[in-house]
Amino acid sequence: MVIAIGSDHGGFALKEAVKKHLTEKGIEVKDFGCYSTDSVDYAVYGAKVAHCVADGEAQYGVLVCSTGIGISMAANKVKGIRAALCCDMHAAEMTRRHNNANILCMGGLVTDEKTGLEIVDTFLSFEFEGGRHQRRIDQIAAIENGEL
Ligand SMILES: O=C(CO)[C@H](O)[C@H](O)COP(=O)(O)O
Repeated sequence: MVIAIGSDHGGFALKEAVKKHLTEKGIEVKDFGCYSTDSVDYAVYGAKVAHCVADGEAQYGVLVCSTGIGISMAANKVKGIRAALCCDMHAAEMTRRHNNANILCMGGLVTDEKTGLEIVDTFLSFEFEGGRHQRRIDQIAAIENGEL
């Protein structure tokens, strides 16, 4: 499994913790930055990770900004991306089971490291259930294609 990760300055610390955690579990991580707490723009990093996932170069992505909001908005502009902002393990489980989310977003000023790593592990532990949920995913894709 390959996981693409990225953050702005507000998510840098949690993104680094996620990188260490996943690497220690033997998961390959592609880190698209940022690489310090110097101020940067979250849309740039959201786009890098989203394109990597959309192109199939990573199975999932993890993105972090201060709130998780802006970077999820940016990632969701890329076709094929379903980026979900999760603040707890229940949301992380449900967005995999029902939404087939392919990018997990978190807020570095919202979610502490311990909780953030639990959210990541939960997100990676659940599979999409398909069925009626596939119809709804297809409707999201139809919006992207201007059909709905
Ligand atoms: O959470 C974010 C976007 O949703 C950003 O991390 C936040 O807006 C950055 O703000 P600042 O430049 O004041 O650190």
